[in-house]
Amino acid sequence: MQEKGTISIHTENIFPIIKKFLYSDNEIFLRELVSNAVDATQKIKRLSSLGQYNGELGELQVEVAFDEAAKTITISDNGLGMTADEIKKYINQIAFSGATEFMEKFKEAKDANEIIGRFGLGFYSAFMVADKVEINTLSYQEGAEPARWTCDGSTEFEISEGSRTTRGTDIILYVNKDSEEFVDKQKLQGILDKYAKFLPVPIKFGERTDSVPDGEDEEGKPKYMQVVSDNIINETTPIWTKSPSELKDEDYLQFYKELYPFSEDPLFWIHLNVDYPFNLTGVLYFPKVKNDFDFQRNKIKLFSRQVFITDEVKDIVPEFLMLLHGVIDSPDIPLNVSRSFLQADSNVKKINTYITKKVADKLSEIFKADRKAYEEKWSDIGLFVKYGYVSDEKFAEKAKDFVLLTNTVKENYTLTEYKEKVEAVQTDKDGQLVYIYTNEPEKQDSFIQSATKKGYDVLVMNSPIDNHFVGHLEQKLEKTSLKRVDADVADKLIKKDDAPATVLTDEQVTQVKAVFEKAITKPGFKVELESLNPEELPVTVTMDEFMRRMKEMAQMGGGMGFYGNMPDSYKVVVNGNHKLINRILETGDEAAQSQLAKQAFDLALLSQGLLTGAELTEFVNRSVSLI
Ligand SMILES: Nc1ncnc2c1ncn2[C@@H]1O[C@H](COP(=O)(O)OP(=O)(O)OP(=O)(O)O)[C@@H](O)[C@H]1O
Repeated sequence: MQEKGTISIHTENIFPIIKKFLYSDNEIFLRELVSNAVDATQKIKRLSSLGQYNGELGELQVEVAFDEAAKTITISDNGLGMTADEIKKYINQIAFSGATEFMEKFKEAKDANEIIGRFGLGFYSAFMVADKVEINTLSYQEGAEPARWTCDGSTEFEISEGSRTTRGTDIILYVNKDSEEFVDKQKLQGILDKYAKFLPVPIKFGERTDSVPDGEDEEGKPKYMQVVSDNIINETTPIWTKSPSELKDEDYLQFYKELYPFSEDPLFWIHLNVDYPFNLTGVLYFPKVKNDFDFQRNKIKLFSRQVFITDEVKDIVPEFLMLLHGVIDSPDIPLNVSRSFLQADSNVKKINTYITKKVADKLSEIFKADRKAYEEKWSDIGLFVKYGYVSDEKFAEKAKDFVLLTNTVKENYTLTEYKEKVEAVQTDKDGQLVYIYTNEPEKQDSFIQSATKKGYDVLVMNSPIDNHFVGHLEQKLEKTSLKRVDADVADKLIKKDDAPATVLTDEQVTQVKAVFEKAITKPGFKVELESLNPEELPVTVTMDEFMRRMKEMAQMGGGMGFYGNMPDSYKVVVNGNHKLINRILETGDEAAQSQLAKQAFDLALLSQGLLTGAELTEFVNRSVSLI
């Protein structure tokens, strides 16, 4: 049997194109060939179970080997093999029906994945690294003759008699000069670890030597012996292929350790398992995260029938869950198409929705079953939940029942609970609820204390997402606004009718205001006299909530450029009812008045960490002279 022919591609020569355009990703040739080999073993198993093959199945296995001297890499399987006719059918008349279509499309393709899968070119990816490829195969069919196919990367191929005596296929790559790096143990091991670690059939790659205990020597010391065995690089039944009922917590934790050897134990996990309307299995872990937003991304691995595809799961996993870890395996995700196509794919959308729902259900379940455990995890999961709450409507709908608000004394409340807690005290004269929060409890301590003294509760909002979270709460909660604790003096944070009456006459107000305006020369500070509780500080420096938020948005590039360009402006609230004001009025001496005003102002700045440099020195000197 000897035959020559032309591979039916209607273009001159496709291989230079494959090589040129797919260069960056060329390691995937191994993924493609090993997957084909695995498929071949799965097919024979199936034929056997259907009674269409009655021979011995044997131990199904795939082997990857290399020969440094000959510069070859061989992928062998004991799958179903091919007859010469099948080679002609499956290999020569390349699976992609329209080579013309390919020629048009490859121009837009950005990476090898896109071309290879889309056009059924898996086998041909071999030519990314090889000058010549040989197939040596024997079909399972009774009376089949072994066949050999060779092709040197032109459109010419040759079929002759093969040499295999047992069922299966060897694919031999004669590696080209530019790709010799692949004929290397470390390199191949690395690629196999990446793509083939969880394939369903054992993949052998060379041998391994282990030291195993072998009794004791004459002196009673333990003896070891060297045992050589096949080096099987994969785990054929990773946990996501099993049923949750077969698994214990330890199994999930151990698998996590295997995937992320240097990470702390995860908080909890979700086992995904659906087969309708799409097929998806997987395990998602909630890692311990605090503030490292980007650092933890791209930790979810995407598989298709246990073949690793990518760790870029954007679009498949909702944005706010990108911080999760774990694996997703779905044959229904179109893995080899461009991003824009992926976004529009209806399966991808359904998968996205499903994952969101599963995560919300899990959180709700833990919350209901064990509130205490949930609260303990809140500092880690709060970030996800809030992120989801602000970015995903469907999730927010469920999360409204288990998103927690934490106050300065570390109590946690659900949204409903919190409303009930503060409603009586923190409703203003117009019936608007006012939630008070701090983003820097240390720095805003004096404000927090003043607010607490008035019976107000102060929430802590100091995670990176809280800026958005605060905005969203205001949108979602009825008749509720949020104010940062330093947005105003405590008496004015929540406008009530019972403001203390002023003890000063109009004339005195003008007089005191003039003293302060003269004493405070710092730009951007505007003096205002207010009648506050005599217990409150004589002077408080505040920044308006609205103004501050606009500036913060401008800083984050939120399009509030106008506010961003405005200088910082603060309000200097002078408490007209404080006894210091009496002293100022009683002192006729202008210098003494100015000194008192300055001192009170500096104290206000000091309590907010706004007093620095020369101003701080001046304050210290003045204080010394006063004592
Ligand atoms: N090791 C093998 N044993 C038996 N048949 C094989 C083997 N490798 C390839 N084939 C046959 O050649 C065909 C073409 O393989 P190729 O990898 O190009 O495309 P595919 O596997 O159909 O699609 P994909 O692009 O997803 O890999 C396969 O469908 C299969 O019938």
